[in-house]
Amino acid sequence: MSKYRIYELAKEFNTTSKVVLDILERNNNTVAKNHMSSVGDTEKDIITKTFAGKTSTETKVAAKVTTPTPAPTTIVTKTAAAAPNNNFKPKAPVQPVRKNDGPRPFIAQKPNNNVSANPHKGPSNQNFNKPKPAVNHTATNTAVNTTAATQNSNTNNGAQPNKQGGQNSRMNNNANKSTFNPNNRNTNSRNSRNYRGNNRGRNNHIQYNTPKPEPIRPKLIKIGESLTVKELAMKMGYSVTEIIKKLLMMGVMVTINQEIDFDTATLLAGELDVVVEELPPEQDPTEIPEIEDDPKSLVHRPPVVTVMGHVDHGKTSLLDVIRKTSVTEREAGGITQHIGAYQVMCQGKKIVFLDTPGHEAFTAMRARGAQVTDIAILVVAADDGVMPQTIEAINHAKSAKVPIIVAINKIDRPGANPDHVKQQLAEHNLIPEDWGGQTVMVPVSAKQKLGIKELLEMILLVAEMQELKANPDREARGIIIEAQLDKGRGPVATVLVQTGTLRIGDSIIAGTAHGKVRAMINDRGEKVKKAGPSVPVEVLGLSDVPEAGDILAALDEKLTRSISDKRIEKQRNDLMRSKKVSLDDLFQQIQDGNIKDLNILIKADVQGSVEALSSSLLALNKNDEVRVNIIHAGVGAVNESDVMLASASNALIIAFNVRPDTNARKLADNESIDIRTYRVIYEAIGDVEAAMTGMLAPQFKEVIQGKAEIRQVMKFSKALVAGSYVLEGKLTNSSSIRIIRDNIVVFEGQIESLRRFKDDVKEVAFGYECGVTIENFKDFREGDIVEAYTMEQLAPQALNK
Ligand SMILES: Nc1nc2c(ncn2[C@@H]2O[C@H](COP(=O)(O)OP(=O)(O)OP(=O)(O)O)[C@@H](O)[C@H]2O)c(=O)[nH]1
Repeated sequence: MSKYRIYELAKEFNTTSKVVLDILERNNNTVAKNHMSSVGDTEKDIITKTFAGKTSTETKVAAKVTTPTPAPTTIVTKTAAAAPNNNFKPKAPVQPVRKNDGPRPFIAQKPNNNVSANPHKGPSNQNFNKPKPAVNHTATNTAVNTTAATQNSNTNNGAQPNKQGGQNSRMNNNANKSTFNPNNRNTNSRNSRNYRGNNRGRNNHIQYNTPKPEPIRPKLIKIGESLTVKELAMKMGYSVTEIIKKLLMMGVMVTINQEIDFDTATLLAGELDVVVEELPPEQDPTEIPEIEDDPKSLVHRPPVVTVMGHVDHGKTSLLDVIRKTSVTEREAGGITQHIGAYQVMCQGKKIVFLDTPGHEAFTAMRARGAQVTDIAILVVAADDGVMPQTIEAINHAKSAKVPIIVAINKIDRPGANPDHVKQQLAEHNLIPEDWGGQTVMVPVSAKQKLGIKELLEMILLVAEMQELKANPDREARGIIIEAQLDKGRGPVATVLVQTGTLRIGDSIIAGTAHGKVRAMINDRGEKVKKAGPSVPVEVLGLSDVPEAGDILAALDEKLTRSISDKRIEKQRNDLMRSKKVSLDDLFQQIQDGNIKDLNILIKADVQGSVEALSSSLLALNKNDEVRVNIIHAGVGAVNESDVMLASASNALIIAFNVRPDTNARKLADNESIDIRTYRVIYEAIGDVEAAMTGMLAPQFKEVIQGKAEIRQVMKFSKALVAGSYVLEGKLTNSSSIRIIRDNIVVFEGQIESLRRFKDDVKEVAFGYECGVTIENFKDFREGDIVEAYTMEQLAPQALNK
C-alpha cells in the first residue's frame, strides 16, 4: 500500500493541507491528524473522488451559466457578492468555455505535476490548476477583469500573456483546441490574465471558495449481527452525532460505543435511504467447525440411556444388574470396567448406559450445552412411590425433551404397590400405556433380577421410535463423560462418540486440551483401534484434562492447535475481564478493550471537595476510548457499603482527606478494590489522567502498619506527648503517620519519638500503651487516631510502562 503525507496530497491536488484534512474528517476518516500524517490509498481515493465529484457538478453549473447566452451581469452579480466590484463593465461575454465545452482533463482529477515542476510558475499557475468550480473560475475571472484593473491592464498590454507561464500557455492552448471559441486568443489572454490577477489580489476569495465536499455516503452497507453506533456512523458516512440524533428521534437512546442490533441499524438505515445487507455470522475461532451430514450417510446407532430417580430407589442396583446381565450375554471372559459408560447387548442390539446415576450429572452436562442422553430411565421404588427427587428427575428429563421409561423397582417388596406408583406418576402427566397413555412403565426388581430383560426390550422399542442415526464415516465428534489425571497414563478422558469414528492417531481437541489419540480402551478394558457412534471409550493422548461435558472433536492437527490456543487466550481474557479496575493497570485494560467506562466512587471530607473532584474528573472526558463515570460521591470516610458498591460496579475509590475504616479496608482487600487516598486535588486528577493515558508510574504503595488511639494528652516541660493505645497492628518509631479526627485526616507527618514508660522503643504492638510525640505537630486531641504506614515500592511488573 502506498503512503502519502497530507501535505503531499494537498500539493498534488493544489489545495491546502487543511482542506485535505477537512475532507477526510467529513468522510469520517480520522487517520490523519495533521499535515505530516501519513495516509494510504483509501484516503487518497476519498480526496480524488471528492475533487472529481466537485468538478463534474461544477461543470454543470458552468454550463448552466453560459448557455445559451449568459448574461454577464448575472455572473458578475455573483462575483460582486463575493467581492465588491464597482468598476465592472461587461465586455464580450466572459467565456467560461474551458469548462463547459467537452471533456476537459481537469486538474482536479489528475494532479498537474508539470505545474508544480515549473520553477517559474507564479502563484497564478497554482491557482490556475486549483480544482475550483467552473463558476468560480468564471466569476473570479470576471471579477478580476474588473477589480484587478491594474494587473489586467498590465497583462493586457503584453501581446502574449501566456508567455509568462509555460504551463499556462499549454493549458490554454489545450483548452482552445478542445473547445469552440471564436475569440480564442482573446479569451486565452483574458483567462490567463484573470487567473494570475485572481491569485495576486484575491487569495482570501480563493480560500472562501475552497470546495466543501459532501461526504461520500454509500447506498448499501453490509453489517453483522450487531455493531457500535460509532461503527455504523463510519459505515454510513454520517457523523456519530447525526446518527445518535436520528436514533433518538426513533426513540432509541444510545451512546457512541453502545452496540445496536441488526434490526435497529436496518431501521435507521432505511430512514436515511441506505440499504442494509446482513453479513454471514463470523466464524468464531474458538468454535469447532460444523459438518453437515448427508442424510444418506446416516445409519442407526445405539441409544444412550441415563438412570434417574429418588435416593435409595435402586438406581445403582439396577445399573449393576443390567451390566452383569449383559456380561453373561457377552462372550465368556469379559470383565467390566468402570469408565463412566458401558454398552449392553439385548436381542443382538446395543444399548449404552451412562454409569453416573441421578439427574445432577445429566443436568450439569446439559448446562454445558452437551446433550448425551437419548432415553431417561426413571426408577421409582414400588413401596415408596413418587418422592421429591422423582419429580425433579421428571422435570429435568422433560425440559431436555428426553423420553422417559419408568422402572417400577422393588416389586419384590411386601409393601410394593405398582398401581399406586402409576397413579402418582399420572398426576405428573406420565400416563402408563396400559391406562391409555404413552409412558412405558416396567415393573422390575433389581434385587431379584426381575423384569430386566423387558426393560431392555422396551428401551430398544423407544429407541426405534426415535430413529437415532449418525454418520460413522466422518471425523468424530463426541462428549467427555468424565476425565481425570492418571499417574502413569496422563490425562485420561472417557468419550462417548456421538458421530463419526474416532481412530488411533486422530488429532483431537476437547475444551482447551488437544493432542493425538494415543490409545483407546473400551468398557471391557480392551484396547481398541476405533470407536464409532454411541461407543464409550477411554482416550489417552490429550495434553490436559478436559471437563465433563466438553465436546471432543477430531480435526486437522493445525486446527486443533489453533482452536486450543484461541480458547486458552479467550479464557485468559475472560479472567482479565473479571479483574477489578485499578489505576495501576487501567491503561492496559483500556488497551485490551476491557474498559470503556472508568467508574469512580468519590469520598471526601467536605462537599466542596466532592464537587471539585467530581467536576475535575469529569472534565477528563476528552477521549472516546474511556470515559470517567462518577457512580457515587459523598462526604465521609470510605465505608463497607462504598466498597461493596465499587465492587458491584467495578469502580475504584478516590478518598480525599478521608480514610477507609478498618472493615472497608479489609473488604477492599478481599474484593481487590483500588482505594486511592489523596490530600491534594490536582494529584488525584493527575493520577487518573496519567493512568488513562498510560503514563502513571505508581512506584510506591501505601501499607498500613497499625492504628493507635490517643487517650490522653500529656504535657511535659519539653514536649507534648500523646498517650496512646495501639488498636491494631503496630506503631514503629520510623513510621509515617497521619492523625485522623472524626474520619478526617488533620495532619500527616512523622513520629518523633515512641516510648514505653521512660524507654525509647522501636515499636509498640497491638494492645499496648505508649507515648508518642509527633514532628511539628502538637494539636492532637484525645480520641484522635494515629495511623501508621509505610510506603513500599511496587514490583516493576506492577508499573504501567
Ligand atoms: N428389595 C429390594 N431392594 C432393592 C432393590 N433394588 C435396590 N434395593 C435396595 O435398595 C437400597 C438402595 O439401592 P441403591 O441401588 O443403592 O439405590 P440408589 O437409588 O442407587 O441410591 P443412591 O445412590 O443413594 O441414590 C439398597 O439397599 C438395595 O439393596 C429391589 O429391587 N428390591
